[in-house]
Amino acid sequence: MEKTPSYFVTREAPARICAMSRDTKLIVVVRDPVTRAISDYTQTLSKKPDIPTFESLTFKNRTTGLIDTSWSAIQIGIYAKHLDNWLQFFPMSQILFVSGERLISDPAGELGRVQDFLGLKRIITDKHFYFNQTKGFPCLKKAEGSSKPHCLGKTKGRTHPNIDPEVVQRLRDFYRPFNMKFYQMTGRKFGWDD
Ligand SMILES: Nc1ncnc2c1ncn2[C@@H]1O[C@H](COP(=O)(O)OS(=O)(=O)O)[C@@H](OP(=O)(O)O)[C@H]1O
Repeated sequence: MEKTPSYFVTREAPARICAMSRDTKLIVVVRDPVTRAISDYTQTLSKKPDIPTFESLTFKNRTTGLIDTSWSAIQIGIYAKHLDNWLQFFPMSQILFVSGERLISDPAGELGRVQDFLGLKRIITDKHFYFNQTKGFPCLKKAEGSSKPHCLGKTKGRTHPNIDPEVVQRLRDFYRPFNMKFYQMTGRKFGWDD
């Protein structure tokens, strides 16, 4: 198993992975692209506190409302476009999209889908998790090889900055058609536009 989030958005990755093994099973965790962009920005901000505001990076021209699709935080969330690239090399049956939102609200359900996709017995179930209110995430009741609970690390669940609601709305409008195409391609409504 190998995991790197940037594979999904790297043009050369599908051909390279296909050349290695065309039977590879691919799993991608996706979440609402607007929240994803803000989370991405939050992570960069934690390392470089002097970067411009999210709002100013979002637009090529704020007056015309033209979005800067070359900004990686925006570009990565155009899932339908990246998926098109993968479908040139892999059938949809070899790709599983996991909902980042459901991974928090129903981790066992989402991991059930992962286990089925991998042809594994459903070993991980509800009884392995509890919801940690302080953390805002589900945690494992027992970590592997230990009897103690295990939660995600400190860098998960950072507080996101408040973003101008008009900018958020503009981004929602921008992503909607790409999200619709993505729902169609994957056969799953992720509920980002409800
Ligand atoms: N297992 C699991 N379930 C649900 N959500 C998860 C999980 N692992 C990571 N995350 C969330 O993904 C966001 C990016 O996390 P990363 O691990 O890629 O990077 S980092 O933590 O920001 O360094 C970051 O989102 P935000 O916290 O909303 O910014 C993480 O909390």
